[in-house]
Amino acid sequence: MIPALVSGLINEKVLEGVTSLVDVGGNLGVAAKAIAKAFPQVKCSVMDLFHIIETVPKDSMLEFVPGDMFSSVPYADAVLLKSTLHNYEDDKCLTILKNCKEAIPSIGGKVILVEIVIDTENLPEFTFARLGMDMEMICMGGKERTKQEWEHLLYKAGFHHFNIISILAIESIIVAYP
Ligand SMILES: C[S@@+](CC[C@H](N)C(=O)[O-])C[C@H]1O[C@@H](n2cnc3c(N)ncnc32)[C@H](O)[C@@H]1O
Repeated sequence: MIPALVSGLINEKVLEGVTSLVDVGGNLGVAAKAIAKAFPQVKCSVMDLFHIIETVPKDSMLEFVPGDMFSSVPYADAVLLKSTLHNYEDDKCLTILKNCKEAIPSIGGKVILVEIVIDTENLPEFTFARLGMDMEMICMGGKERTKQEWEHLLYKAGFHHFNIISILAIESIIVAYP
């Protein structure tokens, strides 16, 4: 899905004006590296838990920062959260989203989610797979969300508007603005 994510970011000019991006919960930096290659003008970093970051080999294109997204998020023009919020119930997502909002400029900043939107009209053949993922995430203490549920969560976290970008994947890109 990473090529689909990068194509979506390019086609919809999501990173226009963005000079720095941090992938929160970015694990080994696979998505961040693909973005750094496609957008060489964007300084990309990855934040994850210390025990993950300490295992990652050094990479000249990326900075790796240990941290806890429930406490704070490093400053950047854009924060990426890919397949992370679906791990959590709303109260924990709100804490993470508020920390992400704190980390970006109030003008020009954005939070980019890559998550399933259960009721998207994009690629309807994936509807059962999306519902299957929802069942799986519920068993693990999280959930997948509908458009209305994303709207509720993002507005409650203090974002003023958002748009959903369809990509060639089970997930969508959701761009939230302060
Ligand atoms: C489901 S994985 C998603 C990884 C990656 N974004 C992707 O799409 O493949 C969630 C990631 O969040 C990280 N994580 C969990 N708790 C965290 C925390 N409190 N602060 C920062 N990262 C955390 C995990 O180590 C893991 O890399």
